[in-house]
Amino acid sequence: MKILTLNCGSSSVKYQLIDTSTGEKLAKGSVERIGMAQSILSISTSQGKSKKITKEILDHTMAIDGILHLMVDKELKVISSYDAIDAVGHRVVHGGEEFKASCLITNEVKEKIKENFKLAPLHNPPNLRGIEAAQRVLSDKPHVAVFDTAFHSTMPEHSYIYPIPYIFYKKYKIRRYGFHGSSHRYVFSRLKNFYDRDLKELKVITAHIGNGASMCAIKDGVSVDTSMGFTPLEGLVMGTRSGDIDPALILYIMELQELSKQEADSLLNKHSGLIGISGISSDVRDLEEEIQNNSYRAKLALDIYCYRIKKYIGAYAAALGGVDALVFTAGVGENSSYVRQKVCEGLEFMGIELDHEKNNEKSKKERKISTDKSKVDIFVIPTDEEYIIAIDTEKIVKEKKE
Ligand SMILES: Nc1ncnc2c1ncn2[C@@H]1O[C@H](COP(=O)(O)OP(=O)(O)O)[C@@H](O)[C@H]1O
Ligand SMILES: CC(=O)OP(=O)(O)O
Ligand SMILES: [Mg+2]
Repeated sequence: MKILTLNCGSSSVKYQLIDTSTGEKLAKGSVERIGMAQSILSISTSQGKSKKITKEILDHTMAIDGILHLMVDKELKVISSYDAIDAVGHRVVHGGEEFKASCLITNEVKEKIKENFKLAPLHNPPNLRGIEAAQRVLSDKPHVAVFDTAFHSTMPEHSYIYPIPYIFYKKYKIRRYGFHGSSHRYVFSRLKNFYDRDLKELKVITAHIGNGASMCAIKDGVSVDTSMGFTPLEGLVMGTRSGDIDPALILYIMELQELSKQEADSLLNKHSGLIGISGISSDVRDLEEEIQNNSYRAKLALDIYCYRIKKYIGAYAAALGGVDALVFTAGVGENSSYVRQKVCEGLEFMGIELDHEKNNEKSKKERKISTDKSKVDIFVIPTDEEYIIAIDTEKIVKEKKE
């Protein structure tokens, strides 16, 4: 099947066209700066062709129209007509408690995604806007929702209930949900390439460290804990998000600086984390460069960033009762040997031993980077959330046909 995957953000759409029979990515790209001057539409194809167009793209419908136009472009030759697309798979960040797995998008499903706007105000509204825009253009195709939260629906109560009055859970569904589920699920599934054993026998910690970052503890093949919570703000230090802090700080700072709710939200989500500490950048690449130039604040930012990841490894080792495998993924996890080394440093007592030569190897492949005698196997596994979206979409479309 040829599946179009869409990851719609507030001002961007990331997309791929995947042939699920071969796993080949026939085309991929993005639309950025939707609704702003000089929107950028880009595509690269499996045939090695690419195009970048700058033009006005006012909304998600225009963006998806633009993507489809490029796919039937005579020079790029991705597909000859829209008929070649069998279904569309959408990333939806918050599925709340209702969605424990991917599902076909009906009007009822859209209503539920809307109900979850209040749980994920930054993510769900653009996700739904993307679904409606795609349904307008590809009205005769099945559309499937794949939720970031679904993989974590297996967490036990003691992982997901907050220690605040229980009524807030019962009445308002305030609890920990966890995100990046498609990524944690994907990298865990790839361990099949490294073990002869059933993966359900393994205790695994996965670290998805990109712009947004989260960790997951996996036992018996399912998520038992994860570092993001009610929203994608909890847990690790991120590019622009604070992660875990004393909640009393928010009230204190709001009063101190007379901040509105919106300003406080923006402070924690957009101006904290690496950019907040360093004052330089949210991008790990920039900070690594500045460390070479002896920047104290860049070093401090990455020290705090890595220390938090290390603490979660310790916490999850305790939660799992041991660790067999530690997996690094996403932009930073896949590319920064500096971060991986800083995170693993000092964890030899737990049987975590990095092979420095392997860690420093520049490679885009999935690989083991621990020493042969390390008790815990350490891996770098490039993530592929789109692949999960595509296979779930195919499965649901096939089931519907039967
Ligand atoms: N070669 C690299 N070295 C260090 N960090 C990198 C490298 N390449 C990418 N990154 C980091 O990865 C981050 C983006 O990760 P990614 O998973 O693509 O994020 P998202 O999907 O959340 O936008 C960048 O902000 C950057 O810090
Ligand atoms: C849920 C989340 O944080 O997603 P992203 O990493 O794409 O921002
Ligand atoms: Mg991401």
